[in-house]
Amino acid sequence: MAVFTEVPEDIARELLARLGLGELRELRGIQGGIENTNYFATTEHDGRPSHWVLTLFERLGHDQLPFYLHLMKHLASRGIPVPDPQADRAGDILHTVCGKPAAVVNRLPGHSELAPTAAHCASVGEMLARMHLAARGFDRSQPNLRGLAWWNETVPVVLPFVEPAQAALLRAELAFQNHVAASSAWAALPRGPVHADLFRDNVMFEDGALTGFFDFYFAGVDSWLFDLAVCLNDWCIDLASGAHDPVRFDAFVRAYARVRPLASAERQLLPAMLRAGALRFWVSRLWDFHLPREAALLKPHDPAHFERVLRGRIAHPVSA
Ligand SMILES: Nc1ncnc2c1ncn2[C@@H]1O[C@H](COP(=O)(O)OP(=O)(O)OP(=O)(O)O)[C@@H](O)[C@H]1O
Ligand SMILES: N[C@@H](CCO)C(=O)O
Repeated sequence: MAVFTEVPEDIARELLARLGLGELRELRGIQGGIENTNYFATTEHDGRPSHWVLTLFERLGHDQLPFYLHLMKHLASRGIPVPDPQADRAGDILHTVCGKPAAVVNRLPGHSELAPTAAHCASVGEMLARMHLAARGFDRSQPNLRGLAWWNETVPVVLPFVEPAQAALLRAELAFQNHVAASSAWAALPRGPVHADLFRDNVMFEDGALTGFFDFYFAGVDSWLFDLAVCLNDWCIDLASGAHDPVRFDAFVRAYARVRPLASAERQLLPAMLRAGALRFWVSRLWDFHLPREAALLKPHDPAHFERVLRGRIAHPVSA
């Protein structure tokens, strides 16, 4: 369940009115999600209903949130279908509700496509490239807080909890990724703000058409190739085995590259970056599983899934 903080209706009504979004007609807690409190809100404005999502941030604070919310606003203003944080009269998009940082964004229509076809993958690939290009002029910067520095910090913390063969793989892969990060090809990778967590459950479709990306709360500045690799590791594999799916993979990469052709350093490093993407989520899932923070809020995902994906990408490297 994902209402960790109950929001009284009169508090939500006052906020939505203050943002100029109309009169609250319905407020309903959202069951999905494990990080934040989310409500769907419907308001009526000039006789017409509009649909919003009210989020109370349970983990993130005022330090990191402006980067995520302003990035969403920047992308939305450039025609990328992402939730657009709503401002008050003073222009603020980060609010406070029940003592927690909060935002109100437009509700994207549709639903997640948890069994994507090649056509869905092509739509996500195309929009991912458009999003990377649209984020170029964004004037705030925050590193990917789940990037290489975090893996170096966190791998030693999770090692005591895993089997010897897993510990050997974690150490070897971390050494490999540090080696890659010292290469001239890595330094040549184009960078910018990236989503960094664009899994199947963070994209909406309606009648087969992509209606938006959401959940930007792991976004940060990193290589565009890392973002692509994170997507390919989720959208273009068989979830049960972790095996690469060449048809969905080709559809995703071709659609991405039609909008933004891959540089030669990116083609060269894609196999290594697919391993990096798998390592990132194996480590974070191990960390959530063995060292739960605020345990009541977290239902950790299965770490073994990304161990399988990593072993698969090492045994069978995939190129674009
Ligand atoms: N802007 C939006 N438009 C439509 N639905 C949304 C929007 N934001 C969130 N949702 C719905 O709320 C659910 C929970 O949101 P989200 O995935 O962001 O949860 P979370 O707890 O913040 O993060 P996590 O995915 O890490 O568990 C989503 O699965 C989606 O159904
Ligand atoms: N996408 C992440 C969860 C955090 O959003 C995972 O599958 O581990």
